[in-house]
Amino acid sequence: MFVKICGVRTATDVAAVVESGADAVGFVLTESPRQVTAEQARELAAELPPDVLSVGVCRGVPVDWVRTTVMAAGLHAIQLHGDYSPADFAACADLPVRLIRGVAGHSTADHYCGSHGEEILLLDAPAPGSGKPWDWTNLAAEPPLGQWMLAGGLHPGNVAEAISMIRPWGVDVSSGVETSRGVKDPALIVDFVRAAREASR
Ligand SMILES: O=C(O)c1ccccc1NCC(=O)[C@H](O)[C@H](O)COP(=O)(O)O
Repeated sequence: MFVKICGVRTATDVAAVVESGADAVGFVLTESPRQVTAEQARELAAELPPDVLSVGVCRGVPVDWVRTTVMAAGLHAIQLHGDYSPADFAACADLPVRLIRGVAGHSTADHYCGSHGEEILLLDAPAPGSGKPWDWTNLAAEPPLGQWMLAGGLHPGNVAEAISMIRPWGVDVSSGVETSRGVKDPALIVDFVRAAREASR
C-alpha cells in the first residue's frame, strides 16, 4: 500500500512523515492554505530520506510554470491536479521526475492510469484538499486499471474500511491528518499510515 501525505508545510510535519513511514509527501506549490514556495519545498524535501517520494502538487497553472518550479524545488515527482491534458503530461515527459495525475473521481471506473501518460492516477474529491469524501463505493466492483490512489475525505478512522472495500494501489490524505485547515497533526499522520498498512496486510 503506497501512502502519500499531502500538504506538508513545516519541518515538524516532515519529521512526522518520516516517523510514520509514509511513502510520499506532497508539497502544494499553487494556491491553497497549504501552499509553499519552491524554496520552502526544497528545504523541507532535503530533510526526507531518499526513498520517500517528494511530490510537487500543482493546480490551475501553466505547465511551463510547473516544470520550472518543480525543478527549482528539486522534487521527485509532479502531481498535475485537475484539468490537464495528455499534451500537458507529454510536455513534462522529458523531465527526470515521476508523473501523477489527480482528477475528480467518479463512482464508475471511467479513468485508467496511464491514459494521459502518467505513472500514478489519483482519484480525488471534486474539491481537492477539502476533506470532503465522495462516493467511491462502486469502484469496488470495477476498479480502475493500474497504479491508482484513492483520496478525498480519508482519515485514520475510515482509511482501513476504504482499503478493504476498494483495494486501491495507494491512498492519499491531507485534511484527515490536520487539526485545522493546513495544520498537520503528527499523531494523526502516524495513525493514518499505521491504519493503512494494517488494512493492506
Ligand atoms: O490539498 C490542497 O490544498 C490542494 C490544493 C490544490 C490542488 C491539490 C490539493 N491537494 C491534492 C491532494 O493530493 C490531497 O491530498 C487530496 O486532495 C486529498 O485531500 P483531503 O480530502 O483533504 O484529504
